[in-house]
Amino acid sequence: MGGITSGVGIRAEERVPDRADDIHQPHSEYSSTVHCDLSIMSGQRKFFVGGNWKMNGDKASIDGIVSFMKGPLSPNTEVVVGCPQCYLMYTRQNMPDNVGVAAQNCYKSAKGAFTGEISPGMIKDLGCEWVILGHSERRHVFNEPDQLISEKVGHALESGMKVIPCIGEKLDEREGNRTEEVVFAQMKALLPNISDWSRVVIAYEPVWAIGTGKTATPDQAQEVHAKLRQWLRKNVNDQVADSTRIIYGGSVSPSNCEELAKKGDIDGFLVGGASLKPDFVKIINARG
Ligand SMILES: O=C[C@H](O)COP(=O)(O)O
Repeated sequence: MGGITSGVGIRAEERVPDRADDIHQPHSEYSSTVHCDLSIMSGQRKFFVGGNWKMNGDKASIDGIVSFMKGPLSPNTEVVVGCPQCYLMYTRQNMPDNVGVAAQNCYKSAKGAFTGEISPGMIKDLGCEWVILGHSERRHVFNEPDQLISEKVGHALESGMKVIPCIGEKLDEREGNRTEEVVFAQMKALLPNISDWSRVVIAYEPVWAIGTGKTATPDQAQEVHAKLRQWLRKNVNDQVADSTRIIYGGSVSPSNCEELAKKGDIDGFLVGGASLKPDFVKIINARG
């Protein structure tokens, strides 16, 4: 298997096979504004868009987000917002029912002497189903290692939650042609603790693209997503490879989302800054 290219001169990407039922799937009213390459879209995976508010917001600004999240949102997209822990209940109580709510972190145990931490059970108790784990800011600002992230993922799944584990390479790793090695190692660390792939959405977020305005090009993102799907096929099975959503994060915006969404292995987005603004709805509706 060849390495992932570091920058310009991306070689031809490996695509999932064409599917006749993809071409003939019904279109919503949103489809008229989005020109997708249907020949490479998978009909098996529902488009997924998460908004990660990070450490932003207060009750007043959440009220504003709730207003624009009334949409209309494409029924073809699963939508989740990740809010600060202290606003989980407020957000769940106010957000429309068709929008899931995620915590941005949780611990690997159900309870105990872990000051400052929260458990998956507590998140569920507030009516929230999702948790984002291993975000690059957890990995690189708070020094969370692969093993801890994997254990958190395992415990969250055992607790019945749906999980968005995040992976991605740093700039020096991409420039050193180590992208594939890094993301595969992150996936390998997760694997022993993933008991139910149907409740997992993998977020590929190159660290160099997060909050920088430097989005991976659609070809760069597609190339890594296709490699990750191949990795799932080899290390898990065909069913998991075909059905697991792999979403892209890193400076996704209303202006680049439609081109990214045309790629066959990009099953949605994890959006930071742009999820705080009304145009987030355009990103949610990027594939129609
Ligand atoms: O979780 C989201 C990512 O960190 C992307 O953030 P960003 O869209 O602000 O670049």
